Amino acid sequence: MSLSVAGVSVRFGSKNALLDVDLDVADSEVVAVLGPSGSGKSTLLRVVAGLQEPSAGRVVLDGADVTRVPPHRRGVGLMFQDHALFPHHDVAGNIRFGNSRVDVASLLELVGLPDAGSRRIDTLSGGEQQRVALARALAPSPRLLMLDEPLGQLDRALRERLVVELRRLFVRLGTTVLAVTHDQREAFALADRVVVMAAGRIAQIGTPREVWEQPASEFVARFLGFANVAVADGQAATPWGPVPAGFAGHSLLIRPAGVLLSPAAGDVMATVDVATFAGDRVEVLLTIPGAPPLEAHCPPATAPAPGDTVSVRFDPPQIVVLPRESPE
Ligand SMILES: Nc1ncnc2c1ncn2[C@@H]1O[C@H](COP(=O)(O)OP(=O)(O)OP(=O)(O)O)[C@@H](O)[C@H]1O
Repeated sequence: MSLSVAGVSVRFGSKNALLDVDLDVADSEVVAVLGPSGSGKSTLLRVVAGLQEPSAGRVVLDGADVTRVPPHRRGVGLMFQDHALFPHHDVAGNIRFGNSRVDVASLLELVGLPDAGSRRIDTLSGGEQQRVALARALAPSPRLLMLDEPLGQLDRALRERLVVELRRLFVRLGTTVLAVTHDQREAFALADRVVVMAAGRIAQIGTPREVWEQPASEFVARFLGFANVAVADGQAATPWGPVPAGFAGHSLLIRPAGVLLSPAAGDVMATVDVATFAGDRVEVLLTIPGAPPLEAHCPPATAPAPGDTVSVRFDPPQIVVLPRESPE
């Protein structure tokens, strides 16, 4: 099922939870909505599901305007963060709830819990409950499935495993998916495209790689966790030292892997504040007098230690020019 959200706004009193949002999702596409708390992710999902009436705009499913169609007639499935399972009922009863004619056994097979039908919900682990909730959301065979923080409460290892399984499942079923998450790794692993929201608007839409490689704004770069964001002045000077002349006057993201450190003296000297081992790299936080902290990623074999003094230079291919923020 294809989805088109056109010019959707939602107002709560004087506040815009969504403002003029346009989003097109193709049939069988998996789209993840990312953004800080309060940016409007859940509101967008609720509008598509029909649980929240928009103040303006339209929701179109497979070419039909459903803006005024009640939720149960939209043919969409919803899975919420808190699972909303009945703890004292068994797994099969939960999946059958509201879907009396479904094939519980094949749904349980699908989510990898083939023998769990007679178990009580409150005897299942968090990850198992998540799978039951997914089986229940899939029970009516929705052509558009909406997930609100589908793996929200699980530990990281389980999430990383489940997200791969989810992606495989959606590809196999050909379900169109709109998923809300605040975890960018989850969004990147799950989705064909990601939508980054900021204060009720869409800040960027693109494939995970596009968004990662070319954030559309300083906001998106910072949201993705990049701290080395600054403007180079007319002489191509940043708070952390010079960059090549071609970057003069631009807002820049300097990727941490492009911050090159050397024990030899250089034009810009920094002190290592923190060095965190992260497996294939060491994440280093540097202090340069008068500048905000600078982040560097170093190969473990050559990484400096806290208290070391190092010289800093930048690898030009790792410098990204950020478009200017559009004025409000
Ligand atoms: N029923 C409501 N009444 C008033 N304000 C609301 C209502 N629902 C949401 N809001 C406000 O609208 C904004 C967007 O909320 P929304 O729940 O969509 O954000 P979110 O991005 O999903 O946040 P989170 O990640 O914290 O769940 C917030 O400022 C929120 O306080």
